[in-house]
Amino acid sequence: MSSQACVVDGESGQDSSNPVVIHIADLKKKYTTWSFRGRRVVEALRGATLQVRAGEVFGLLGPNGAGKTTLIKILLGVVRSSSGSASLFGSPAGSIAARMRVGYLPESLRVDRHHSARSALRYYARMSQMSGAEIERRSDELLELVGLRGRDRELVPQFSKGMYQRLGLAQALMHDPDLLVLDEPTDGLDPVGRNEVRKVIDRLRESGKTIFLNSHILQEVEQICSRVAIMSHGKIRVAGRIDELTQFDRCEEVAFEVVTHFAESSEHEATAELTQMFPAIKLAPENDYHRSKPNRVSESPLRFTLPLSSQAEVDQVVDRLRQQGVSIREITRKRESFEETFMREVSRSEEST
Ligand SMILES: Nc1ncnc2c1ncn2[C@@H]1O[C@H](COP(=O)(O)OP(=O)(O)OP(=O)(O)O)[C@@H](O)[C@H]1O
Repeated sequence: MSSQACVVDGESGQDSSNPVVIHIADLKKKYTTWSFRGRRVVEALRGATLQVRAGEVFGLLGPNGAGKTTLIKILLGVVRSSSGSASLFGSPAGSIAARMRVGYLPESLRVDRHHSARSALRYYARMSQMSGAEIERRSDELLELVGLRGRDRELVPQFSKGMYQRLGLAQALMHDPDLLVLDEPTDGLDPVGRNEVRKVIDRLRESGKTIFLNSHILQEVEQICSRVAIMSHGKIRVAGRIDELTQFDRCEEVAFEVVTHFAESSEHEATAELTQMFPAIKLAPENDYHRSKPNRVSESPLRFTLPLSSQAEVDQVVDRLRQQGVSIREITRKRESFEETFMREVSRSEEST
């Protein structure tokens, strides 16, 4: 099974019983810039398609210039698309109905130096026309949620980056949005700060919010997100759960550890026999007599890998080994790391553009 087959529509791995929150179809955006060299058109989005459902923590990943920020700006109604469609909760992205249900944490939130956490929240809340009593009640709730309750009167210049980011999360949540869009929420934080932000995101997920985040940090996304999309050159290349993307069932390489009982065979003979059975075999260096001296003791295991593309092929190999009286000690499917998946998809998209 190819990774493309399971994931390019951006709907794989979803719980389809949950309502669609973000719907993006064939979204395109061209920027036109002018310089002394004349007019230049940049295709930031070239037909991005994606769907995110309620309750997901969705991670958008991609190299610099992939189009992630443009996509987020279109979702927030800050930038207009050139063609295609983008909607939130069924309303066009940028409409008042859509905006009221979204909270946004920008990559570099700026809070004036004279603010404390509490006064900053009051300031942001006034923009959403909440009453004074409502603002105080909501501030208490959110300061508790983000772990700033006891430090709400300190001025923000005394805040660590992690505290600052948690204050940013609180301001994004002030009007109790159903969807939170977070731009690089843990960028520049130390491990403690990251962990604190991650905990808040976990609490938000548990409370049923949908979270859409954009990040460069693969490890972070792996830990936080229920689904991810890899974007490159203005398109969503793959989307799905990480275990789908890392091709668990594709079994590209399967490692075997076996003990052969070929009559009185030396290691040399045993490996020659296996090589004859499976010409594509890759012997472990310690068993490869071209590379190392044979050290066979009849019961010592031999290790090798085979390129196999389905469970049926694995089964066939097992059957053939068993027919030859080979005892199978261990079979391990090689699973791609998420980083390898990311690099593969990005380089594949580079080849095709
Ligand atoms: N306002 C703009 N005018 C012209 N070109 C733009 C504008 N904004 C973005 N671009 C170009 O569009 C492409 C996509 O940019 P975008 O910022 O959306 O990517 P990104 O994935 O967010 O990148 P990064 O991770 O570096 O922030 C890039 O080639 C960028 O130079």
